[in-house]
Amino acid sequence: MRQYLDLCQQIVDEGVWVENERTGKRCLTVINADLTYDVGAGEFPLVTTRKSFWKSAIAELLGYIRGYDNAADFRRIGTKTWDANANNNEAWLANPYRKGADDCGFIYGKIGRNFPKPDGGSIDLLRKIVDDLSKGIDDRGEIYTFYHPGAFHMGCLRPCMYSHHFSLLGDTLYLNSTQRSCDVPLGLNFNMVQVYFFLAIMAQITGHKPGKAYHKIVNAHIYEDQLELMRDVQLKREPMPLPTFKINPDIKTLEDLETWVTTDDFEVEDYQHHEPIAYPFSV
Ligand SMILES: Nc1nc(=O)c2c([nH]1)NC[C@@H]1CN(c3ccc(C(=O)N[C@@H](CCC(=O)O)C(=O)O)cc3)CN21
Ligand SMILES: O=c1ccn([C@H]2C[C@H](O)[C@@H](COP(=O)(O)O)O2)c(=O)[nH]1
Repeated sequence: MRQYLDLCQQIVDEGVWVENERTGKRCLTVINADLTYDVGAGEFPLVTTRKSFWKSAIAELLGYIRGYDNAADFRRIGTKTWDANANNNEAWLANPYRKGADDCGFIYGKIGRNFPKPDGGSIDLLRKIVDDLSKGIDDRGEIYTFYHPGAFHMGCLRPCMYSHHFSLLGDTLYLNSTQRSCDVPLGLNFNMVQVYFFLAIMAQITGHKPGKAYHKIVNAHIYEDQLELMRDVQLKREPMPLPTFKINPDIKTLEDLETWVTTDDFEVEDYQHHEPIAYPFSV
């Protein structure tokens, strides 16, 4: 939590204004941030200086695990986060690859679970990682990536947190996640939860202890219409003690995550937080 607030303060103090053509807004920007979450020690990085809708963040990652490409599927498991990008962005609405209402196109898990091979067919990257880790194998390339520049024109948004690299040291599992672009007030609030959750759930279904998760962010920004709320409201609040995160122990396989698991299989206990803040969202 301190790391998050320090990054927010650093952007306010040292950020540089950058014009963003896609959204038509300016962003106060810093380059490079490294956050670490000790998942083994149960340090769940939930923001306390405003109410965080953590179930929505878990639902989004569950959708990336399942390979969803439709905002209606994301809504059914508990998050509306893809509604705007699927249905309110002019460039995507005019894109011939868009298959109709709620279609997001070739994004995130849809890419990672069906990564196209240049010689035909595709690879399910997550299945391979789960199979390897379950057998105690780390081939130094256990990477769930969504980054495919040759397919950017077929999706509503390029992936932001685009790579999750798992590593085994003995029976402890580690994760390095990389994010190219980060909306710190809105996106990071969710992305921290997702990185923690991804390591915790992968450790559980592959039979290992979770270690640390390392979260690298390249371009970290605050949009111009979010700055006042961040500087004058959220950063004026004192953080509260961190809550704890619990996962249903009956979740044992990738198939469980793909079929019956819902956000009710996860619990946050002792979540103390300040009032919600409604940050503007840029499509
Ligand atoms: N500009 C932008 N920022 C993002 O963070 C972002 C995108 N676009 N596009 C793709 C996804 C969608 N994400 C989103 C979308 C909406 C919220 C959001 O509105 N959050 C509110 C309410 C959440 C809720 O009620 O479920 C919040 O207060 O956190 C957060 C992340 C993250 N990503
Ligand atoms: O998980 C996510 C997804 C998206 N974002 C933010 C980062 C940017 O503000 C926008 C994407 O815009 P680009 O022009 O494609 O960089 O969405 C996030 O923070 N976390």
